[in-house]
Amino acid sequence: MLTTNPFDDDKLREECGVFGIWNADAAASFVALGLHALQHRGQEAAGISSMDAAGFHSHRAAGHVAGTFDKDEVIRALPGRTAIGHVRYSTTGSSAMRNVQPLFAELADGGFAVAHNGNISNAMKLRRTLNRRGSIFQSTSDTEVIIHLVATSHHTQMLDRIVDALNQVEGAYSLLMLTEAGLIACRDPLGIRPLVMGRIGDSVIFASETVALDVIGAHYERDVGPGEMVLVNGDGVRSFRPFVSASPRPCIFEHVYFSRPDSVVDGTSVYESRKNIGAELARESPVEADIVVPVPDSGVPAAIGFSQASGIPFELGIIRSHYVGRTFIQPSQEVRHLGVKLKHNANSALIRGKKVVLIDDSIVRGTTSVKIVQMMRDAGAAEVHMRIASPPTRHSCFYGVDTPERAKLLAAQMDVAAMAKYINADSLAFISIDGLYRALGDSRNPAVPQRCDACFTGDYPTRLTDLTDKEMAQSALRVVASR
Ligand SMILES: O=P(O)(O)OC[C@H]1O[C@H](OP(=O)(O)OP(=O)(O)O)[C@H](O)[C@@H]1O
Ligand SMILES: NC(=O)CC[C@H](N)C(=O)O
Ligand code: SF4
Ligand SMILES: [Mg+2]
Repeated sequence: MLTTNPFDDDKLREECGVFGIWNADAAASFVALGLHALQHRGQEAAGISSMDAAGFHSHRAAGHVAGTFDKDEVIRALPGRTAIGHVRYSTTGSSAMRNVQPLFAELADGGFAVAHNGNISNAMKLRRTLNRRGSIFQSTSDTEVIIHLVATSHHTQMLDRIVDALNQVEGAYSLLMLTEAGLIACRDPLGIRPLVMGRIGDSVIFASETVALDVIGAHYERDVGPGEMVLVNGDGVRSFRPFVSASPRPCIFEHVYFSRPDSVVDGTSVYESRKNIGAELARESPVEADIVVPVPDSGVPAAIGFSQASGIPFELGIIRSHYVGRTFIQPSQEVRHLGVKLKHNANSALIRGKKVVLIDDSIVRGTTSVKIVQMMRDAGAAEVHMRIASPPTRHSCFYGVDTPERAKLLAAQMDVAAMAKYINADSLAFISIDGLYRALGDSRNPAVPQRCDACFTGDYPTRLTDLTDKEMAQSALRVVASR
């Protein structure tokens, strides 16, 4: 089969990061630094495309940014004052080299390089139509659909062609596109995935997170707004709002887990958000304990908030090795189990005889919680309670985060009491969805939630055409089978 269906892929990877710069000496070296700061968003592969008077130059490779883009000869082969880059976790299409971004094509009006964070929820349907019309795909990535839609658009101007293409696409996209018309940044009408704009001197920068601006000493100017397209070229910076406007639905999970705590997402410090979530969790689900212990790394800020609100001392009861990647994103169940053991170790001298409240940001498959609770018991904890800084993850993401299919999500299989038993905790509680919004300074509007929270609520903000198609196919099969 040509296309990997994201909906029956049980690998839990993560998302992607994009970085682009206009008008800088050795633009590619800035992109390499920016991508390095976004490495947590995607560790499968990285790529940079640059543009100079001679044309487009690209280098893409599997693995981390350092290791590929730390070599002078690689950066020297990417000349030009403008460049875009990408770190990838695949959500549609395998991790094969042909799917590594930026994707590039020579279109009728010149080169076109694109870097995409997000996922197109009607990519397979569009692809089938494009295939029938004669498009020949080079990859199995959803992102390539955008290239073919731009290539086959009847409009004459590049911006119009891109708008025409994106009007046919549903789902999530924060895009950077390098074209002869200039550097173009665009965020889907709901602003599901983040995208910010910054400056350093006369250079304009776009990045998934503000941390990538910090790392090169650039200052944050503003978010690229939901549904906004920004064109940067020799004429300056121009902003367009070409899409039908909609109520924004930025991803709430960016605050819970994905973004780095030193980033500012949707105008809010992620560190502050996480501390507030921890404090709200302590108010909603208090527990009598001697120490608050974070599950490192991403549980740390929420645990600080929990400790401050409850008055229970914060202690580092689990030490993590920094030489192991995120378990959330390892490709097989065996590696994930091994990863958890390699990654965390109990600080036994501290834990022995204590009533411990563990704080983590989320439970996905439950792999981490099972191991960590057992680790606390083996270290002699008197009681082990677990508090989770997000509601139960009951639904899959179709917007650029590779969560497993529903059947593999622990919270989709059992209720909280059964989960507590499964992970062998003395008690388990999750923050409520309203509590999560409160911690972020909002009150959830159930009619039109202010954010995408679909993995907790099942309230998806767009159509999920490819999923619906699949369900239809399955139900047709069932009918055939029952005859
Ligand atoms: O229930 P599970 O399937 O185990 O997944 C959930 C865990 O995965 C993530 O951590 P991860 O170890 O990936 O990364 P982190 O170091 O950034 O917390 C998350 O923070 C939870 O701890
Ligand atoms: N996680 C992402 O944002 C992935 C982008 C794109 N859907 C891909 O699979 O390459
Ligand atoms: S489904 Fe969850 S992870 Fe995906 S965009 Fe929505 S809130 Fe974010
Ligand atoms: Mg974790």
